[in-house]
Amino acid sequence: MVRVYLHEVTKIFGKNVVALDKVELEVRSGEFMVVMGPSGHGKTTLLRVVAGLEEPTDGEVWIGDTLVASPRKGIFIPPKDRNVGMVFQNWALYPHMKVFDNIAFPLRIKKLPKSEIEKKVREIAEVLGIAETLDRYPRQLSGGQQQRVAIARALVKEPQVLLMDEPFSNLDARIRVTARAFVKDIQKKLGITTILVTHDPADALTLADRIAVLRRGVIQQIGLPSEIYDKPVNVFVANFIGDINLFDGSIVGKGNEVYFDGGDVKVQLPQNINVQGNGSVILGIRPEDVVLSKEVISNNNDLIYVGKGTVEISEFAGGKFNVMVKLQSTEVKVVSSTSFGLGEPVHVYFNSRKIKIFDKQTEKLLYG
Ligand SMILES: Nc1ncnc2c1ncn2[C@@H]1O[C@H](COP(=O)(O)OP(=O)(O)OP(=O)(O)O)[C@@H](O)[C@H]1O
Repeated sequence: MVRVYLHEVTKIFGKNVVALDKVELEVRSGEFMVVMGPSGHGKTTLLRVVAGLEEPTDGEVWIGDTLVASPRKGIFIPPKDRNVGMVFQNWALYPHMKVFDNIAFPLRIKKLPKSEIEKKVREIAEVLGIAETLDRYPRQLSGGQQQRVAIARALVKEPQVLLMDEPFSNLDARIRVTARAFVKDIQKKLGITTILVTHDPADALTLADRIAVLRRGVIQQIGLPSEIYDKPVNVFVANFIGDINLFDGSIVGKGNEVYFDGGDVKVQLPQNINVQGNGSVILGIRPEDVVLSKEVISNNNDLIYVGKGTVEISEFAGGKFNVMVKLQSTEVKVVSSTSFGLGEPVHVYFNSRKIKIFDKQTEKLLYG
């Protein structure tokens, strides 16, 4: 297997649409890298640059030890010579071809002997559990099966790198869970270096060895799923990877008495935080890190008291409850393991180990 390395890759469309801005990304050999970001922020462009479907404006793209694109050095290796398999967002199956012929297509282009094509197609169809569909047309398959055909077609030529563009977006929520598990399993079984792009945090958190977060063509953070979730470098990443309560306020006090003061939400902080400018910050706390209690909790050092609120909404969400608590004029989202009645008064606590403080101006993580 090979590593994929993008070195300061920039892609500008037309005069000034900067789709990728000095992207520095190393995908290790055999790694499952998930690149996530909102729609239109450069994810597809990044994949197309690796596949060779798009030429970068600047920078270098390496696949293994081969420099496959470098405008400065006048190097551009076309897609067919890159040994890369790609699964497109809409799967792009040929509707008039049976499954067998869809999968065989890349091998026919390579002009492999008929017997070899037959063998390879049957082998990969077996691995992906679609051997019994080879005689059917794509329209005669379920969404999940169609996706497997698209993956089989990408894998049949034994590429060194697998690229997947939002491969689950055409599947309904229930099938998506199975499809994710399947993709992860295949990737690990084959040990193929993989880049998958998605706007769905659930894809990223469940599939990735590491996640890269892209915003307006700029990589914000690269890290383990747990790092991205627990130690997001800025408000954008924190917000994008999962639900989070964000409160505007400032840091007040000093020594052992440092507080975040956000008006309705005032909490003592475990340590002094170095804030620039006028001390304006944003406090972030994920809903599962807020604790509600009917009684005062006095025996837990990790919990910081925030105040007394009232339950506004409490929804059962299968094994947990999504609760909204009103703290004077502020609302706090909570994921709770117990249910609360509407209008019920509750004491609100934050888990001090999970509090994040961001600089208001730069939105960068200061503490957390
Ligand atoms: N061929 C093109 N010509 C001009 N602009 C383009 C072209 N392809 C992409 N862009 C622009 O580049 C930016 C990044 O697009 P890209 O498709 O990479 O985003 P994305 O994150 O994959 O979005 P989505 O999730 O909607 O597919 C967008 O502003 C888009 O309009």
